[in-house]
Amino acid sequence: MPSLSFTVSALAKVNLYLGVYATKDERGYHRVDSIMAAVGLGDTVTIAPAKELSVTMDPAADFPMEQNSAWRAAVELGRVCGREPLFDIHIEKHIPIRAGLGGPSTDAAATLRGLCAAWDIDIHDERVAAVARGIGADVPFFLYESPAYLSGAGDVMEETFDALEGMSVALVRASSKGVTAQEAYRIFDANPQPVAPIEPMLEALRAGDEQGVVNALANNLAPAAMSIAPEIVDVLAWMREQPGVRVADVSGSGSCCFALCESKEAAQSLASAASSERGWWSCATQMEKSGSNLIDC
Ligand SMILES: C[C@@](CO)(OP(=O)(O)O)[C@H](O)COP(=O)(O)OP(=O)(O)OC[C@H]1O[C@@H](n2ccc(N)nc2=O)[C@H](O)[C@@H]1O
Ligand SMILES: Nc1ncnc2c1ncn2[C@@H]1O[C@H](COP(=O)(O)OP(=O)(O)O)[C@@H](O)[C@H]1O
Repeated sequence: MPSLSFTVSALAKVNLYLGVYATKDERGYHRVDSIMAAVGLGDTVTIAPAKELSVTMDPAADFPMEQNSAWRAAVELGRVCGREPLFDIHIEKHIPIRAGLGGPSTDAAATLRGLCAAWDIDIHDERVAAVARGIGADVPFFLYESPAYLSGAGDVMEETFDALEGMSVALVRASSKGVTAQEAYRIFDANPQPVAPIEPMLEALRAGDEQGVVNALANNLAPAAMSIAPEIVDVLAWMREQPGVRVADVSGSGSCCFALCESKEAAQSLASAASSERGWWSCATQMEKSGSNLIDC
């Protein structure tokens, strides 16, 4: 039995740029250019040696643990590395689901990070990247620095950027049901949307130009998310009117929306007004340098 326990922070993401194409790969996954940024809201994943593999969540999951992204990541990494994943994996959930914030993906990435530490495997080993991609399109992002540009199905690392750390962000989510990525892509197929040029966002990030990032924010999956969860339209209109908001959009497939704010105070007042005046889930946070980090071992 391995001897060490690991605690890993599993942060959420927002999509600063999402460009979905109608073309698909052999798995049926859309070609996607995605620029994601990690934010401070996160789950905590604790990995402790055990006689057999188990995954628990707090609050408890309403689905079998074998379907948990963390379980799938542990089993698959064990398989490709010839190891038995004998661990209790416990996830303290804070990231809302069906929100476009990458909750299941970051939990899987944090599990991979913890197991790599336990088994002394380089997190950037090709086998780990392949496992990550097999668990979900967003999982690879959480193994690298943030922000990052990924191509392919949104799972092939192209470039990371040294920018935006500490930038204030407010998250607001109205829907209790939310939107799954699968539903959003299905609606997109029925009515594909044009892709915004990616170069302005890449240039802004390379230059560390915050206003350029604000100007280049884009997401052509947002109309699909809005048709599934129409309350997003109301949330976005409200957010864009709030003081100190530089820009607001849907994160990925939604239903969570995010605002890039002028200050920490602006993000905090937006989040408290969203909850107190509108009864919406909200969170004031900031951009972080990486989506998953070992915090204790
Ligand atoms: C839309 C995005 C934007 O970052 O995520 P969310 O906003 O939902 O978090 C991603 O493309 C989602 O990533 P992720 O949620 O990891 O996707 P997966 O679990 O691999 O796939 C869920 C479903 O989405 C569809 N899918 C996903 C990625 C892609 N490039 N094309 C697709 O068509 C597939 O139908 C798949 O069955
Ligand atoms: N670790 C996990 N945390 C939350 N949900 C998970 C996890 N693993 C698997 N799931 C499943 O993923 C579903 C949410 O998927 P999805 O809508 O794609 O995520 P999101 O939009 O929040 O990134 C949940 O309803 C649940 O069934």
